[in-house]
Amino acid sequence: MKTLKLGLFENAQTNAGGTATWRHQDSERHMFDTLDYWKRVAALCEDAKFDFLFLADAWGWSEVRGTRPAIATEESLDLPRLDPAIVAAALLSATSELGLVITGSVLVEPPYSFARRMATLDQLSQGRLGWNIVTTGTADTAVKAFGMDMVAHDERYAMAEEFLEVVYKYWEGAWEPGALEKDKHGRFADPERVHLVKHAGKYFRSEGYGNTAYSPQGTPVLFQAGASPAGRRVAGRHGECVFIGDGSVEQLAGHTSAIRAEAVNAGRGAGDVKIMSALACVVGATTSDAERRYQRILDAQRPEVTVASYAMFTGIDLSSYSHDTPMSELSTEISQTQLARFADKTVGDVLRDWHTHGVGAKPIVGTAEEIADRICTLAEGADLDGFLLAPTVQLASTTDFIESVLPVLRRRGVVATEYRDGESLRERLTGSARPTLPANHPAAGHRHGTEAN
Ligand SMILES: Cc1cc2nc3c(=O)[nH]c(=O)nc-3n(C[C@H](O)[C@H](OP(=O)(O)O)[C@H](O)CO)c2cc1C
Repeated sequence: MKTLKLGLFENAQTNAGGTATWRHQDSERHMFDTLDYWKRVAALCEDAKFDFLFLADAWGWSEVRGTRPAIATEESLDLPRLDPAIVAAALLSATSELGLVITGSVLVEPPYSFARRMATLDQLSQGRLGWNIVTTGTADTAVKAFGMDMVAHDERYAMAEEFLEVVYKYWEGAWEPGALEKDKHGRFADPERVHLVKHAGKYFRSEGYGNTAYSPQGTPVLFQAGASPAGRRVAGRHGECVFIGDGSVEQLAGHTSAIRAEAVNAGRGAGDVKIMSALACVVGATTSDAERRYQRILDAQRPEVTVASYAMFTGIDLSSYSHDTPMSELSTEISQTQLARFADKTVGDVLRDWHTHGVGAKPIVGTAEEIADRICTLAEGADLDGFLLAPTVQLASTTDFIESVLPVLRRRGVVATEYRDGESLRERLTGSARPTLPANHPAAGHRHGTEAN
């Protein structure tokens, strides 16, 4: 079996993924707006040799029938949150090995400023940065805050393709690697290796020199998560690591083969895309102890959050439909993953269950051995390259996993015990022989000079 990659799925806000577990006695997530919280999260991950800390993100908020429900504020379903790029920056000096993967939207800011911010983080982290490419869940509300018109779902992915082309031009084609000489007896940089970038497209125009020189990875490691058909195509063409939601072996196997097929369609190799599934688990000394712990997590939540929470991800007001309405009759221009996954359910089913797991599936509940068994079955049966641990109650869930399940996985030889395979996030995560993207990736086509391949 492959050596599994591990990341921690986090959000810079009190709740995660549509559930509201912040009231749980062990939850410390209400301290998300303190640096100390994040330093403790990062230390846990690095001490456990996790490959990366992943920060999801959105800009918008929940709205039902045009207004933001009071319960969204009472339960902090959507707001407030922090900026993941700044959280990552704050963790640079507190970490030395851990990858930092942050979610960034292609919808709400120009590629030029985004390119500088990400290259700065890759430079200062010495090549540990990843970017989760999103077209913006909560787009329907986020666009209002940015004074923009709404952009339909698939058009946002068309924008993503062009946004990627522009940032590739700045990351890979503006400053050649080695352009900087920093020679006090000579010159600081070679003007022959600095290039003017020009882009005039349907969504973006930019003409200029890169603010930042070539960073250790050139382009941050590219993550993608949207599981809609349009999202899948972007994953196949650009994604190096694709994050899929949790589910049965059969469901996950279907996702992984579809994503690998998209990569092959795009002229890449099926193995060029590493695929990681969300993993939520509740571990106990015995199966019944784990079930009791899980029940306490459910008891800490309020089912009343469901309508507001689901509307944040999809813009759909479930309360306006009769319970027997098939979910397959509904549509969304927001997160199509969070609608498609309920294709065989009714509105009543989602109203009943959503608050327990939100965007995730039912956690794996059991002893460390039982959870490790399930992890190995999923990884082998669905051709997975790793898992993104989605804690149910933070930091307790992460601590439980590290103290109980990780040792079992290590004893079975399925996860690494040390950081190895190079210095950069890309080398470690993808097995690349170099910190920069391979020649068969579309970004490489924007390089100049000797680095062009
Ligand atoms: C496991 C996981 C995590 C995701 N995390 C985010 C996120 O943090 N922010 C976001 O805007 N969109 C996230 N998405 C993508 C959304 O579902 C959605 O893509 P799609 O499902 O419609 O293709 C886009 O936001 C739409 O603009 C995630 C998708 C999955 C499957």
